[in-house]
Amino acid sequence: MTGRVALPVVHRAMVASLATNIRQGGTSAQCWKYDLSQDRSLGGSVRIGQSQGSFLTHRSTNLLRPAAAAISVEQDDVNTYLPKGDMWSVHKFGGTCMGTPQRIQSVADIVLSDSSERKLVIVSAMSKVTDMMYNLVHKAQSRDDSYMIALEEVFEKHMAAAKDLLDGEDLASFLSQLHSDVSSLRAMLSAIYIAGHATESFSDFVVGHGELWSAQMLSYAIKKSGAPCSWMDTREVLVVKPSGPNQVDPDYLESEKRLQKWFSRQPAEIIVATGFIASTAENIPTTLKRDGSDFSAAIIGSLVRARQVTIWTDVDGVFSADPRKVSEAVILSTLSYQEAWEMSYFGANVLHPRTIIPVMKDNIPIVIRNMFNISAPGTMICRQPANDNGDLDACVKSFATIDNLALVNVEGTGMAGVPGTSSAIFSVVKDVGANVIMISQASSEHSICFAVPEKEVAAVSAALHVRFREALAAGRLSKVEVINGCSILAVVGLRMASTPGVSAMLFDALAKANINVRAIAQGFFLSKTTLAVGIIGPGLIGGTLLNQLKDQAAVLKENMNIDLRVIGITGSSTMLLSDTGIDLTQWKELLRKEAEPADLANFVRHMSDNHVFPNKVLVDCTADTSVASHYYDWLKKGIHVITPNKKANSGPLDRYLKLRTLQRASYTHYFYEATVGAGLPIISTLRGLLETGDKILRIEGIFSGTLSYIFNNFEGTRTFSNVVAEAKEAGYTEPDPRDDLSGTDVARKVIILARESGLTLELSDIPVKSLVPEALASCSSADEFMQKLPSFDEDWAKQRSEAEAAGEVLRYVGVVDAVNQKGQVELRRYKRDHPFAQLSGSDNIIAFTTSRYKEQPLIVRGPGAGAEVTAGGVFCDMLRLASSLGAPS
Ligand SMILES: NC(=O)c1ccc[n+]([C@@H]2O[C@H](COP(=O)([O-])OP(=O)(O)OC[C@H]3O[C@@H](n4cnc5c(N)ncnc54)[C@H](O)[C@@H]3O)[C@@H](O)[C@H]2O)c1
Ligand SMILES: N[C@@H](CCO)C(=O)O
Ligand code: NA
Repeated sequence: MTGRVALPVVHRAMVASLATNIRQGGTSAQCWKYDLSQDRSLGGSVRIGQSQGSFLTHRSTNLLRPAAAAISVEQDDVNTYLPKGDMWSVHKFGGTCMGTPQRIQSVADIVLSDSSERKLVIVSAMSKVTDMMYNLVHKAQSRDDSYMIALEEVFEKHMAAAKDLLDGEDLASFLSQLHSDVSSLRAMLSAIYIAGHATESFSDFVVGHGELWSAQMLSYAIKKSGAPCSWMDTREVLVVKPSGPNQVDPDYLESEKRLQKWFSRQPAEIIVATGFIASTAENIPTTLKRDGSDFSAAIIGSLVRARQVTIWTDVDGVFSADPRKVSEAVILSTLSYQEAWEMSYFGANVLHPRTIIPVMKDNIPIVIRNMFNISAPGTMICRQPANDNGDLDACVKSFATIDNLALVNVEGTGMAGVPGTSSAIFSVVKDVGANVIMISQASSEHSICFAVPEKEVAAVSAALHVRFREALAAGRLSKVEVINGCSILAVVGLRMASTPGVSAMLFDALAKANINVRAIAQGFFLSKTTLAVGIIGPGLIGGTLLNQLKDQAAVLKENMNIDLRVIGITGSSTMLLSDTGIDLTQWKELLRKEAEPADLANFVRHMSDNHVFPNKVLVDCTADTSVASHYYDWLKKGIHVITPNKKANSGPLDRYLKLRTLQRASYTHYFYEATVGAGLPIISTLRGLLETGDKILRIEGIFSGTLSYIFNNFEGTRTFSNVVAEAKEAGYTEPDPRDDLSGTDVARKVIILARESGLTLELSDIPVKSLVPEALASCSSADEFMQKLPSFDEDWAKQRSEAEAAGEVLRYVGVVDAVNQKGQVELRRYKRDHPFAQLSGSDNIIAFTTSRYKEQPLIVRGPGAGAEVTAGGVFCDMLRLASSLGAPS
């Protein structure tokens, strides 16, 4: 009889009696020939023939329960008795999960809460135990008799854990096993001590005890709850053979046979198995070497065709990038096998690539979960993740990096079309034992480039020079070149290969981050435009800017995908550094309490050494000439510069031209809107005119907020010195108000606009009318100047009343005369109805007369000084930068 038959549903209690019937020759079961190979619920691979038909099942739970007692199992027929397929779920718990008796209990609870019909649980040794065991071997073979004390510690540790976790008979039998194991270990170690040497299998024998004990403890802990559970010494089952240094391959056929045999003897619903250990085909204990317990779980998962293998650990899953480097790294919900493979190859801490192989062939998903945060769903690694939604971002799953690499570039025309060159190169590399991480070959076949760890490159290069000495001498090879200091950035995503535009996006991001790509092999920041910010000069403007950043950061992140991270603040005496971002709600306090002595070179190094953020900007909020003299170097380092400081753009012409040339030739930006008219759009308006082909004829205006305020308010009610003090108090003046009163500040702005318009003028080309009384020009400080200023109030009162008598007002104006290629700065008198006479507060007014705006000039007017508007202008430049780096605008 063939085909699907309904097996009788029997309860556990009935199994024995039915089994007895069978043994007694009852006929009920003997005629069954049940082909389960098509039964999905049973995993599709169990075939039961008539000859071995003594077979019972607990249909309600789909348990295939071999009536072991009744059947004598033929080696070749054991196939019958191991159920396989969806009813199995495999769990693996690492050393940390098994670290304490409490944790072992939590592991037991997790296992019990899994409602799968059958569970196979792979465990590592309790944390640190494997190291303790290796140390025993090491001590014994180096004839250090403290191995005995160390062995005692191992014993104590497990005894204490067991006493915490177990009681009664379970505790007694575990302890008796522990005692007996420790005695054999003592004998083994003493043999090693005497020999002064441990063979690999001796060592593996000793080390494997950690897993034997942890598995037994867990199985007792599970049994305590009444669940049927037995423990498995995987050395009885898992057969492996060496496949390379520190690497083994499983013998699936033999392991499966042995598993079936084991299972036929102990068919429990829950099996706790030892991870890491195995045996050779000759039954000699061995281990899975570096692939460890994850590998055990994957192999056993494959042997039983498990529904799923869950690897329990202490993180929520696999991150999209190293969270220490990329703060917006997220836990990936799914990954394909290939993606996980690529990621782990490129250094991400996922799973050892080999771990994935056993489950891949049967499409068994691996789920990585956090045993300390059960509510987190974890990351599922499976064949084809379901949640791919087709957009560009989603097709890139993750980023991984390998640092400290060197590229070796072998180049020459003699390579093209010459078979065997690349195999010759790589056999040389193999001979020196170097590990090739990535290979890329020019399509012209003129060069082969590969990456090896930096510490291995000298040997590789030397060996290549020896091997190719003749080719190099004959010119068939032109060079063997080494490029140190490289990193590989791996961008991983299964659908990348089939999605147009991904590589463009990647290379664009790299270019914007000023990263030079040396080699590419098919194998950034997509989510947010992240900008690391360094603030120099947290005075009035810098401090206000920091507060504005603090208030707006969340909105920018949420609405515009821009993440501005201040990673450094330096004043003239102290500086505050952070790798990931300073808490701006308390920057002042931190700068007071946690700062270190200011050092601009170190500050800049902190910025450029930061590899967490690809885009960096230094914001110079000082009025310092020496700070401004560094912009060129910073841009050269790929650090963007933003400033309200006028010193660089109004400094020596040759330096200015060099700076602008560099800026234009690079992807590094330099913005300085707030240098003229504070937050008013002056520079951007001018650029807009020029870039669209308009021609500047004349720019004329009131460029000083301070002087505007002074003359707007010096109307006979207060003294001149009082009004100056008000302007200073209001934050309109330069740190030294003489820079304003002397006309220098206005002259600087005229120079900035003139140069922006293409004129090549020096500051000294602009004659200024200084309002600083000659006698006060030499005051040693701004304070002294302010103190002495009142003695000149009378002179000023006189000037003002003369103008008033003529129906005029005083205004300090600047002019860029593009037609005659010159600039002017003057104190002029204007009629009361002139637009320049209508201003109030710190207003600036700037009139652009151009080819297009000829009859009526384009006029920009508004407050041209003050903390909020100026910081706002600087902030605006930061967003302009973010936007040119790819942020939405
Ligand atoms: N106040 C305004 O309305 C306004 C408008 C436009 C532009 N600006 C420009 O903004 C800049 C700052 O002006 P402010 O009013 O904030 O001045 P401020 O004196 O209040 O602040 C300057 C800060 O820079 C610090 N500093 C000076 N030299 C330094 C150095 N070498 N390294 C590190 N820190 C240093 C000072 O200690 C101070 O904290 C100036 O260049 C000014 O021209 C100001
Ligand atoms: N001190 C400057 C600040 C703006 O550059 C002014 O008064 O205009
Ligand atoms: Na401006």
